[in-house]
Amino acid sequence: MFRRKPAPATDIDANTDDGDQPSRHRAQIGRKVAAKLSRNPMVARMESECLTLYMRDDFVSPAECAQLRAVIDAGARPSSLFSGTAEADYRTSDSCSMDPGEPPLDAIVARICALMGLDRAWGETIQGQRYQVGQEYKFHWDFFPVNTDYWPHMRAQGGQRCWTAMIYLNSVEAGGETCFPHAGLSVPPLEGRLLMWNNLREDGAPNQESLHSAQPVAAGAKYVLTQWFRERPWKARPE
Ligand SMILES: O=C(O)CCC(=O)C(=O)O
Ligand SMILES: [Fe+2]
Repeated sequence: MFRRKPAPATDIDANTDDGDQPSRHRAQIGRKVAAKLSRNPMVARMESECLTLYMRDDFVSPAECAQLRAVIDAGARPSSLFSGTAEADYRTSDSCSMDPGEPPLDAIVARICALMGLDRAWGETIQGQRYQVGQEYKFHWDFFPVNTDYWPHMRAQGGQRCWTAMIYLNSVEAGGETCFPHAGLSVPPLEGRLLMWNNLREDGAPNQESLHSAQPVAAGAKYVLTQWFRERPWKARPE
C-alpha cells in the first residue's frame, strides 16, 4: 500500500512555540557565529564564563561615524519599548529606525554580516540611538520574554533574537558604558567600536545572564547603532 512519507523533521519550525526553551537551531547559530569570530585575529573575545561577547575596534571609520551621527540627529524621536510606556524612564534615549539605503549604512550592515557570518535577511531594521546627559537604558534583556502579548507577533516576524551587534559612533566624555553585571563587564564607548554578544545560552535558550544596561551619560552625548538578529529571516510585516 502506498504511504505518504512523513515530512522531514526540521528544527526551524516557525510554529513551535519554544522561544524560552533550548533549541538545536538557535544553539547552532550561537556556535557558528562564535567560531567565526574566534578565528578572526582582529576580534577580541571578552573573558566571561556566562556570556559570549566579542569586540572589534575601529570597525567603522571616524568619517562614517560622523555621517551616521548626523542621520540620527535628523531622525531621532523618543525611544519606545515593547512593553509600552508603563516604565517611561526605562529607556530615556532618542532613537530612530535607520533607512538601510542611507549611504554608509548599507555597507556597514554588509560588513557586520560578513564578520559574523549571518545573513542580513535575519537582521531587524537597524536602530540609531542618541543618549544625552542623564539618559540611559536600564537593565534589560534583548531576547523576547514569551509570556508577553507581543511575543506571538515577534515569533511570526522571525522568532527569538539571538545576536546583538552594536556600534559606538562616538567616544563619550563620561559615562555611557554598556554594563553586563553577571559577566562583570563594563564596556566604555569608543568611536568605531563594534560589540557583539549572544543573548542565548549554548543550548539556545535565553541567557538570563546577558542582562545589560546603558549607563547614564555623565558628560557629552552618546550615539550608537544597534542591529538585532533573529533566529529566522525577519519580516517587518508577517502575513
Ligand atoms: O547603548 C548601549 O550601550 C546599549 C544599548 C542596548 O542595550 C540596546 O539597544 O539593546
Ligand atoms: Fe540591549
